[in-house]
Amino acid sequence: MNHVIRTPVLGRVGTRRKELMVLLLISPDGVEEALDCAKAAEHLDIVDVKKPDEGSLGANFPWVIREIRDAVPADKPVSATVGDVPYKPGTVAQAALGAVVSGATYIKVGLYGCTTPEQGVEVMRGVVRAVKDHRPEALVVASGYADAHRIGCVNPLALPDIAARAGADAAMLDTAIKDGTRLFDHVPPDACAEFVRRAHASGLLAALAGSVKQADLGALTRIGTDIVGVRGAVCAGGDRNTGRIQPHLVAAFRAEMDRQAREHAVGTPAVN
Ligand SMILES: O=C[C@H](O)COP(=O)(O)O
Repeated sequence: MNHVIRTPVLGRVGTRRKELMVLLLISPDGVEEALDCAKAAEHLDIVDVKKPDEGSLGANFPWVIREIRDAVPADKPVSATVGDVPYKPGTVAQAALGAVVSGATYIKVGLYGCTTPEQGVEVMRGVVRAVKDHRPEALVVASGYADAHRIGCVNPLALPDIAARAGADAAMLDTAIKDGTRLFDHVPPDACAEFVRRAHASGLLAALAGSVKQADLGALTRIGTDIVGVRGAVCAGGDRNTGRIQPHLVAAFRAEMDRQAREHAVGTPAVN
């Protein structure tokens, strides 16, 4: 199984066998919260720029991405969401180029308006070309929604295949509707494990998010998730909308991730 290692020199991640590290991606909603992330920089791996009031993967302004890139330590990759996108490959490719030009090196696309895998592949192929023509080392993340059945978009378990066929680097799940329901309410741990298995079988990173709580970290670690994305769990009061990201909650979340990784390592036979 592939697990992620940090490669801070490159400012991105790669994969290597036998490592047991899960990367923590935190999503601030603007420059002020990104500065709070910077205070907790030692505890997180990726700063993910989004605009939550424009949707689960709402896109922020190019100048906000640039300001956040300038505000967080240089060894922390900045991710940017391109939005909960429609099935409009040209529009989305152009938006993705905007994100990478603005300094993001993870480009996340929420395939909200895609109802078939073929539509998802078409959108993601445009994104991959737009991003990699400009910055070949940038990572492209194809994101689906664990609660796809509520919004009528492509099945979550189709994401690894969509990402692989499009030449993307990672497959991700988040929740579209932030109403307190969580990733595992919609895609139970065994189905998430299948998602991760499919992603790894295609050489992709597997990222999981969706109102993830500390209590979910044991399962997320056991199934081999490479990246865990959170916002609500590290905001004051656990509220992703009214609460702000708290550096001490980021530290506590990371501590639990590390504890789970250690426990999992103890329970996993050594591989030579
Ligand atoms: O990419 C990660 C998302 O921002 C997760 O947000 P959430 O934990 O509030 O669902």
